[in-house]
Amino acid sequence: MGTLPPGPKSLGLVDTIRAGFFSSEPVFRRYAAEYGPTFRVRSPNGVLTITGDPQAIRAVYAADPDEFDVWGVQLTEPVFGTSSVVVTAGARHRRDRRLLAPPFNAAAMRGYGGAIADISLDVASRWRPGHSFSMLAATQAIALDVIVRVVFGVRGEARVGRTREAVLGLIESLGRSFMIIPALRRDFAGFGPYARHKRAARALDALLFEEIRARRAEGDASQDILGLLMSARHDDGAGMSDVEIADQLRALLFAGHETTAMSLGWAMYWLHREPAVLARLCEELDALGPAPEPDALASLPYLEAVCLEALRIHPPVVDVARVVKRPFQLKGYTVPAGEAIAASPLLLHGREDLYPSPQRFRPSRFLERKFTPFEFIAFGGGARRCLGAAFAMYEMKVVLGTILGRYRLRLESQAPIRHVRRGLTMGPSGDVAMILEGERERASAEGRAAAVQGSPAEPALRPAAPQPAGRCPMGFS
Ligand code: HEM
Repeated sequence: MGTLPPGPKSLGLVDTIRAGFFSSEPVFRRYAAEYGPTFRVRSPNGVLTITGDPQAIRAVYAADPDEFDVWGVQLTEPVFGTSSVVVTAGARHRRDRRLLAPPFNAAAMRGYGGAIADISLDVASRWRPGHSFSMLAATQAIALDVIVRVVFGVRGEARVGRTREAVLGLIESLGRSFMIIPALRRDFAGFGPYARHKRAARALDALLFEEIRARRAEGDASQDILGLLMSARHDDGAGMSDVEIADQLRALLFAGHETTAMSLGWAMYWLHREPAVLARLCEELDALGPAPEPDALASLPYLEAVCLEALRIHPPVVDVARVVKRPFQLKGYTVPAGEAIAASPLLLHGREDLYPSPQRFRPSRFLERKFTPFEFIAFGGGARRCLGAAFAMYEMKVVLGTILGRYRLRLESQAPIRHVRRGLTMGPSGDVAMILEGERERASAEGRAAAVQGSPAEPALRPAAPQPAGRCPMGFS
């Protein structure tokens, strides 16, 4: 056998609890400082080699996907099921991706912009000037409505309301106990949390089947994501069954809802902590004039950089690993068959050599240089790279551009917020409480010209402010 990656003998109880329930970031940073950017740990869910080294990450993402199996299928079963694209491997996975890709291509995206902007304005219309509200609750409501209306394609207020309730019921039913300990996935005469979860899953499925049946009966060929899935064809010409479509829809819900909501919450937080960044963004938005088209928002370079920087500094998904089927060579080390490799966005995105002053929110770093797919991995990479990445970026840009083009907001408190584990994802430790100050007056053309000349600079790279204790996971949920 070749050389194993270095690492601690075991994680130990304190680090296991810290990493599993709060954040693996401080734990992994300590190991990276001691053993280098690639190290091997024994977690309660198996042995993992974790790496924040771009060259090692390249080796994983560029390898033949058939070298790997999916990691943690049993752990995520209540969320992703056993047959959705998130958990299949090999030829079945390639087939699923082919079927699911069309709704997420650039042309399809253009059809969703109006709905995303309307949903954003609808949620924002509930804010009252001078009053505090939870920005995180708002971004969760927006992301949920986007899934229900745009991804599931549900129409009509009553149906949207019922589906929204069913989705929330399913999300709330995901008890931590049975997510962490699969042995607790038992019925307990219908009273246990797992039985509640199963009931919630059945309730959502019933609505999804109803929706699919109604669409089939109406001969509806809508261009929303459900419509595109219904018209997708396998190589043999057969369509997806209703059960298959419902499985994939549920997977898209879980993969796309919290992730996008958390990233939007973080973007709002940082924009309002860094006035120069917000000013530069507003200047870019103002240049589009009132009521810009969603596609115009989506093509703004600084807005895009803001989204990328939010995803860099606080990646919401940090638990992705792959199991190697055969011994795998990783930059001079050998990862034994049956063990897992995880590319860590927390370690990679925090590298000083790639992202100077990594703890600063500086969107312009994404305008100053291009990062390779092995240097920015908020959406993972290789054959399993996030299928909804373009959709998520589009949604983030339209939501931020629509709201910030219209409203002036401020944070209720300047107290730092930590990046913590929240179920399957990581996100802000608090609510991101904000106050609506009022509607924005857009800069006049002359004002804009003057502003462009004296364009506000982003914060200079000053010595790092003390970083709040980071939080993150990896391989424990
Ligand atoms: C900011 C938002 C999002 C982030 C940060 C994110 C991140 C990720 C990551 C890290 C992975 C694993 C990639 C890998 O294994 O290398 C993933 C997979 C996936 N994501 Fe996303 N995601 C986001 C939004 C979405 C949305 C909106 C959808 C769809 C509606 C979506 C659908 C998927 C699917 C289907 C997979 C599984 C791909 C596969 O296994 O082949 N994601 N995502």
